[in-house]
Amino acid sequence: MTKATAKKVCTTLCPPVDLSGEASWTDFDAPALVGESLRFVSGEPDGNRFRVRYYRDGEQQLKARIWFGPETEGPPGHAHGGSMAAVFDEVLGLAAWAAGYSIVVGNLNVSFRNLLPLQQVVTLESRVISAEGRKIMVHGRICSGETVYAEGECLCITIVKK
Ligand SMILES: CC(C)(COP(=O)(O)OP(=O)(O)OC[C@H]1O[C@@H](n2cnc3c(N)ncnc32)[C@H](O)[C@@H]1OP(=O)(O)O)[C@@H](O)C(=O)NCCC(=O)NCCS
Ligand SMILES: CCCCCCCC(=O)O
Repeated sequence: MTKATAKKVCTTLCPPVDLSGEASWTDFDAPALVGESLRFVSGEPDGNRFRVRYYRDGEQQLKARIWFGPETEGPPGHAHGGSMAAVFDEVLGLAAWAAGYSIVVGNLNVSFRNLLPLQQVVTLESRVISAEGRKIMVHGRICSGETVYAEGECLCITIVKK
């Protein structure tokens, strides 16, 4: 990509995208639960990096509709692996908070399965797998239809809330 093209990508806002959820999902208000500090991934809902909307499904598990914008680019036309890791970090950690655990992320493993094209709305499905002492295991995947782009396994450790 030329310098001129890169500048254009970074200065022109992309049009709105449809982040609506499935009919059985309910909106999830992340700042109401964890405060406004969680901005790295979800803090610019109209920006060119990530656009994210959170939901709970019928089983109360956290779901996210996510748009990977041009500023998440890694391989040409596709999302940077680190951008997907950042999304897993935020969403799987948030899933543990949404399940009632005050945590930080201790360990995160990500498997990249397919290149994720930019400017496509995908879904992050999460599930709290286990809670043993202070260790809460949350799994998730970034997918669209039958295609799985990446899978994440997140070990969360409970902390004392200050
Ligand atoms: C995670 C953290 C709170 C754990 O520290 P701690 O409170 O002193 O707790 P411990 O080190 O005793 O760990 C608690 C348990 O979790 C396990 N654990 C902690 N980190 C782990 C890791 N990365 N991988 C595997 N197990 C881990 C410990 O083995 C221990 O298990 P045990 O109870 O069976 O012995 C601390 O390492 C930390 O703050 N890390 C930074 C977190 C961070 O910045 N995350 C990103 C932002 S959310
Ligand atoms: C206060 C909510 C914390 C949710 C997990 C954030 C993960 C991280 O910062 O690495």
